[in-house]
Amino acid sequence: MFKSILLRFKWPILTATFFSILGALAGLGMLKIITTQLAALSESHHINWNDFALFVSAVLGVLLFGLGSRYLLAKLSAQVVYEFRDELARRLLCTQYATIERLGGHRILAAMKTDAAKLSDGLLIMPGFIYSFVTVLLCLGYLVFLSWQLFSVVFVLITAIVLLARLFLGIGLRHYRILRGHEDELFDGLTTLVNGAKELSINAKRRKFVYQSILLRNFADIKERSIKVSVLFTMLNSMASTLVFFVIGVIVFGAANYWPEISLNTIVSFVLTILYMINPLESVVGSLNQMSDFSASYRNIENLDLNNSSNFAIRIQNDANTVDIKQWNEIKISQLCFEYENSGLDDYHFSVGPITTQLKRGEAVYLTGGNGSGKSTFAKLLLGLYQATSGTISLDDKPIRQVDELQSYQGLCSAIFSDFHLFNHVLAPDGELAKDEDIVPFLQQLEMDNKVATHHGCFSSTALSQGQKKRLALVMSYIEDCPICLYDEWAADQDPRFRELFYTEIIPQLKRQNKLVLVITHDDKYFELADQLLRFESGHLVEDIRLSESKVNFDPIFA
Ligand SMILES: Nc1ncnc2c1ncn2[C@@H]1O[C@H](COP(=O)(O)OP(=O)(O)OP(=O)(O)O)[C@@H](O)[C@H]1O
Repeated sequence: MFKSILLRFKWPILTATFFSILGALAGLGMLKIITTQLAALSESHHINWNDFALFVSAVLGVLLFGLGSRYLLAKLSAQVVYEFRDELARRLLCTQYATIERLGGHRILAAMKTDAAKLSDGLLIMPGFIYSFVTVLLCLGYLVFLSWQLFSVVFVLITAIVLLARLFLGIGLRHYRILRGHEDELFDGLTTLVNGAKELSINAKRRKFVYQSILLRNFADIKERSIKVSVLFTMLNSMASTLVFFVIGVIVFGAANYWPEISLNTIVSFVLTILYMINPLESVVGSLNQMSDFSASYRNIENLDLNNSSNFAIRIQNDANTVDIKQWNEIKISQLCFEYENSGLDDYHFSVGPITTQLKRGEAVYLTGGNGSGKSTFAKLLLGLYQATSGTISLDDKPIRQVDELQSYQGLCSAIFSDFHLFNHVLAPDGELAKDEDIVPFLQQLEMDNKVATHHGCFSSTALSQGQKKRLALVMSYIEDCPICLYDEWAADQDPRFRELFYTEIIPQLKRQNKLVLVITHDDKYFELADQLLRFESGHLVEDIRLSESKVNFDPIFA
């Protein structure tokens, strides 16, 4: 993902690198003029105004080319960070729900917060890094030009620094990867702390266990690793700068003994160039630390195995634009099977199916069965959240197979899962924010108008009881106006009056609108109101009953 983004920006990168080269050349020119002037001082104390003008031009060159290159690279970094975030969001939106579920929310959140931030930081140090790197390379070139004998000493020592840096980098990277694993655990622990706040507040033993055995252990691991990583890079940094002074010493002492033919002027130029190189060299070595962080985060994001974003256009398209499947009468399910990759226990994989049945539009289908019998799994399979291992789902006789068909099919569905997320914006069928005047009647009918107001299609608050949140989710489902509605234990959190209202008025009303209403329920008191009853046991459909057609006709007060 990252390489493709960088490749697209190769011209700005090359231009900025060219500017860096010009800046570094101007810097070397400035050095050359200073050393020439130093040599001239021994003969005359008069200022050569031409040389001075050249010197000022060189200083201006350093300033302007340096600024130009950093400006270009900083702009580029910001753009690459933007594109990277966009690409990550697109990938996440294109990734199947089953993959997200398998990866685990805490890992994705940690990657989005920690890794994306580190990648951005890494990109933002790029301008400085590239500029410094180019300067160091040109300085080295200039040192060869000044004296290859002295450079050979520098070369040996620099090779030693590079080998040492590689060794340290390898160790550092290994520690970084382990550190990232601990950071994922930290995220998981902190999420538990927030999500389990109620339980932890009243249970001192659990509080102690979570704090001591999970959090503290994790904090200690992170501390230990972080110390190792920062000691490694601090050592590398200070060794690099100390070695530079060692190099200068070796040159000054060695030149007198071994290369008496090398002039003082050359030695002074050599030493000045090395001194000039220290800052960029330190910056390059310092950046290596962040680069390791960058590279560990990059691998971590790539390892998440999110889908590539090539079908993003399809994913964000309105269903009406893809395949027209407005006219249909029933969903035909044939030999549908699914198996979880991992059900928690290593040797146990829960599976559903094979399931064969028909679900008719304009009817209420109740899905029932004991806890863990596979009702919700079947519902997710039916809505295309899980990919069937075999079998087909067809609208009338048209199987749903292609991505765009699935997209259109999912566009027909509106669902409230038992662990639903309540968005605060209400969308109309056209995908735009719904009009307040369309929302208010439903709020009134579900007795939520005294709790929540709407403003430009958004709820004023979602800090509500679970039952109230479900009513708002139902308001949204009504406004979305989809022909297939799935409600997973919606009534479980409702008071008896609303539960009754749900089964006897809301569902019949939806049926009258020719919708297929799928209701996952344990409320056997209302089973007789279903048109079809599907009973699950250990992932198998053990009963598929079409109930009597002579239904009670309730008065539509929820119109
Ligand atoms: N994300 C998952 N990964 C692996 N296995 C899972 C996952 N979710 C559920 N399962 C397995 O599927 C089984 C059925 O779960 P499902 O949620 O479909 O049951 P259910 O009939 O809806 O139960 P309940 O009435 O308790 O909501 C579980 O017992 C579990 O073994």
